[in-house]
Amino acid sequence: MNGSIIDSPAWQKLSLLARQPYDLTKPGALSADNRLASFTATSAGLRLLFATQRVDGQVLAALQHLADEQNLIGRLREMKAGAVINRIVGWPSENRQVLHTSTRDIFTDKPAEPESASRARRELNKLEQFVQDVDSGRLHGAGGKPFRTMINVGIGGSDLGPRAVHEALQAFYREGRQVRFIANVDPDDAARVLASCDLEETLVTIVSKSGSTLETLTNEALVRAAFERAGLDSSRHFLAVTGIGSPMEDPQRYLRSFSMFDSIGGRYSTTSMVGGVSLGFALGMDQLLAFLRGAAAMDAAAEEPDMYRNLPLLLALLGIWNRNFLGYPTLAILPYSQALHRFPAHLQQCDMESNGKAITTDGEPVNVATGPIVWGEPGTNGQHAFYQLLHQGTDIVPVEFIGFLQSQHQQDLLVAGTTSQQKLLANLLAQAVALACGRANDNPNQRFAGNRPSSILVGERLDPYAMGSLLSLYEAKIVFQGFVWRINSFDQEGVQLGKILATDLLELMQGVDRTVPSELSQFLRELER
Ligand SMILES: O=P(O)(O)OC[C@H]1O[C@](O)(CO)[C@@H](O)[C@@H]1O
Repeated sequence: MNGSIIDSPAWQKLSLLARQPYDLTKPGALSADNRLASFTATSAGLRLLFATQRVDGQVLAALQHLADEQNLIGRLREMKAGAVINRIVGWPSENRQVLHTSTRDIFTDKPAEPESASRARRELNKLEQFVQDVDSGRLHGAGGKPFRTMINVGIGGSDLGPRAVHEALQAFYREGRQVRFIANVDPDDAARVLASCDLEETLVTIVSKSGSTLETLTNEALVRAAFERAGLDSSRHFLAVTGIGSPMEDPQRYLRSFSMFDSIGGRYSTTSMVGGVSLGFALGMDQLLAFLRGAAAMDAAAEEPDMYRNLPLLLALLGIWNRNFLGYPTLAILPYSQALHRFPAHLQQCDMESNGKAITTDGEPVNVATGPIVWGEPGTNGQHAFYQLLHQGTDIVPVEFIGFLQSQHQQDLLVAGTTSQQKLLANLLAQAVALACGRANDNPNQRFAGNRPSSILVGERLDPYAMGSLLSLYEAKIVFQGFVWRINSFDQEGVQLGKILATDLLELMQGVDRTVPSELSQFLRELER
């Protein structure tokens, strides 16, 4: 793209409008002009209520103008069709396609990128066969027991997304199945999980796109050792999910292997075999397909040019308004759903590893703020922890609330006249209104300034379809924001330096003659003193 984003007419207009953002604290601000009813949009079973954002009709029109002017939909379509957009022009970079959407572009005869979609179908067919073999008992543990537990060993994108989705969908697990996760190289993580599993009935899925991640390989060795100690042949219990040509492509060591591809980034890989293997095992293929259908439905919505029909675009644009025009550096994602308790952690990686960038795709320094710091915890727990700062702290933190009308388990009770689910939703709404409108008081300590923006995402019930839709919503939101900021949202060079230094230090610890920065060796001596 030519020129700087800040010179674009829509950006200029938004800068002017930001001088006087909508005042949510004035009397009747939320109900004026039918605001609560008209500032909503729906896509793929999810609804966004955004009357509590500091926007008015003019700002929304300018945001839509920004999307059109920057051709965000056209660029998303190019991405889905296989354009090589993971690159920095003129510099060595990954130079890859970005095709995570093709992992669910499997319900149509005309996928956006047919080759990638047919690879996804092939892997799903392999998985279906595997799940059948486990269910029928054709595959069983080395000691003869049926498999009931799966341990997922991976880290970052090979852990966070799948773990968040598993936590979210445990209510839909098949009877007798459980999935556990080991990620940290802290040996206590593995010890705790291993102690809770009967290894004779346990499958272990090693997930690593590169097949060379230190934490994952270390944990693989640790878990294999536990199997050997128990007298079990680990190759009859271990599965691999890895990239083509990775060091883990070794059928001798694994019962079955599944592939992931260069064009799918780790943090966008939950709907590939990275999440698919454990989800298929725990939920069964029908529910896994429902999850993929939800993601596919939101992928389709993400191609709608009108932001009122395109939740990812709308959420992305509201985020741009808060980040770039109102100047807020962080974003809290607060699900009012205990099942989503790991979802903010997944979004932390997905968003911050994607958009924590300071150069454009042309290799030039950016001249606007890029990805916000993303964090969050479920409500209502968070209300009793950090909401004080949200309401009365010196920093303003935009919030994305997530809630559902029905509970997953439908086990609820009237206590003091209301159900728990009603209490949950009442709290969510109350927080959004309190943050927006604030409250005047003569006592300064009991004064709430208000004008603290939020959006509310609502679904009917958190089921596999809704989870797929939610996951895809955030993936596309992050991609749209990266397009606006003109950065490459698909590489992660920033995590390399720390890895290299840690590897150097480990060699030094083994007595290898290694030249490391002097600060590092001094630090090590200090630690060991
Ligand atoms: O799947 P792998 O190759 O083991 O990588 C795990 C994670 O490590 C990272 O490269 C960052 O360290 C992530 O991008 C990735 O999700």
